[in-house]
Amino acid sequence: MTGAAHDFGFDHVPETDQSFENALAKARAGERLTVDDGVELITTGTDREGIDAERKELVLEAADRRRAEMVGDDVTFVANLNNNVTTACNTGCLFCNFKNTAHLFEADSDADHGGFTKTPAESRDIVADAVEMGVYEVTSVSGLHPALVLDGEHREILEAYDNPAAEVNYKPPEAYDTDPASYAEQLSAMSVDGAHVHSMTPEEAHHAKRGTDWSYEEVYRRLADAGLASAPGTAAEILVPEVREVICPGKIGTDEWVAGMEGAMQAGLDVTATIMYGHVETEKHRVLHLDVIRDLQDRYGGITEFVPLSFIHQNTPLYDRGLVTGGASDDEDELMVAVARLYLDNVDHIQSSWVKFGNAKALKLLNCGADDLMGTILSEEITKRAGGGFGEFRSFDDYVDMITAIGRRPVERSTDYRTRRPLDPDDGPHGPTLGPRADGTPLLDGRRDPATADD
Ligand SMILES: C[S@@+](CC[C@H](N)C(=O)[O-])C[C@H]1O[C@@H](n2cnc3c(N)ncnc32)[C@H](O)[C@@H]1O
Ligand SMILES: Nc1c(NC[C@H](O)[C@H](O)[C@H](O)CO)[nH]c(=O)[nH]c1=O
Ligand SMILES: N[C@@H](Cc1ccc(O)cc1)C(=O)O
Ligand code: SF4
Repeated sequence: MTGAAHDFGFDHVPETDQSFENALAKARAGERLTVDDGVELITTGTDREGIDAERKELVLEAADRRRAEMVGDDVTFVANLNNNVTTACNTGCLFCNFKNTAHLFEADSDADHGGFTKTPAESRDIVADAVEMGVYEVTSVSGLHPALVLDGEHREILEAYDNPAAEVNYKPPEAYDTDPASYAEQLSAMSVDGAHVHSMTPEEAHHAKRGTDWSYEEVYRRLADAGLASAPGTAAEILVPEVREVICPGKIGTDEWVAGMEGAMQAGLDVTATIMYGHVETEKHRVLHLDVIRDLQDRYGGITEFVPLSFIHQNTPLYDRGLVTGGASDDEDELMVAVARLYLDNVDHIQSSWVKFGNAKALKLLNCGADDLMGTILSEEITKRAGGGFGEFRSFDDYVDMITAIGRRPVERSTDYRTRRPLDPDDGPHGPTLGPRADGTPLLDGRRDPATADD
């Protein structure tokens, strides 16, 4: 178990008929693992209490070797920014401190909530500045603002309900201080100057189809037409119902999350997949989650990377209410990454998220099965608001220094990993070259100073 402070009476507990040795032998031989195999590896054996240090090293070693066989020694990263549109959200997930209750954003509220809503024009300016600096991708994940709709047709459908606020979580933009407009308008604004827009989690897609009978495929097709290029597989958390009931009872269920991802892939989009672990779940839940992802990838093949997101606990309701005492330990983070690499034999890339782990651990995880070191992001709100303290930006020179320090080759990648550019450590200073306006100038080097720019 992790920092869980209670016995939640879960059905899924880490007990198996498999042995650690058998599971390790299968992992080393590259055989497909069962859930029981995964549980043995991630617990370093259910025959012993706690983590066994020697066995852990064997699991990490097997994962590191598998990583080298599958994708080689390069470490990739992307020149990106985060541009989240709004923090207004009534879903109430207990692990999240990104959101603010939506009524605080209403025009007649004078509450000081510290959150934000951006208009499409503001989003466009933020992304345009970053593209001008050489950024390739914008990652955008947002709260489920009641005024946000897919497009004009969606707004008409929602407005035709007798009581849209109660029936379909819709309130008109006039009710709010700032109008977020529609997803289509936001995506179109963010695709400015050829930026790759990575946005619309299955939870957001669900919000973008509420009150209609549209399929996820149809929704993602409309979003793609508006400028969406790929979708983040967050909102996954732990894809096991008994855990979702505790940490995010207001969120879509496991089957709906899978349906959302399928719809995105049917619409021709690449997606990522994530796990948010280290709270109330057991090791068995983590492996069951990996099984859902592997099965989805077997059927559709569009998952470009898997991102283990270690729970940041400090400012969250789960911690405040005493449901957890902390997040995952270092051992648990290492084993999560390693078992993800070994279990997901059909997903090429495992991301080590420096914003969740910090530099030292993020680098260590590149020797435990991970091969990607996220992106430059420029700003960050989810982890920061939850109490994480690892900063909001890494420059290309930071990346080159860190990756060469562990004896690996730094490679700038596109979001889909299909385009890559190795960086020569001896030929600095380094900057992005893949973005539509990138020419190798270091990021934030003042090619265009956002503070003084007037257009
Ligand atoms: C904040 S939501 C925004 C997008 C959208 N509202 C949704 O839920 O899909 C994006 C993801 O951030 C992650 N997240 C939120 N709070 C976190 C925390 N305290 N620690 C780690 N990850 C967190 C969760 O995995 C969540 O699905
Ligand atoms: N933006 C954050 C990421 N991932 C960033 C990448 O943009 C993305 O995964 C990729 O480019 C798609 O292939 N990961 C985090 O943990 N936190 C972020 O804020
Ligand atoms: N922004 C998310 C993480 C994320 C976004 C996009 C991805 O494809 C993967 C992960 C967070 O910080 O929690
Ligand atoms: S995780 Fe997403 S849906 Fe849940 S409260 Fe936070 S912003 Fe809202």
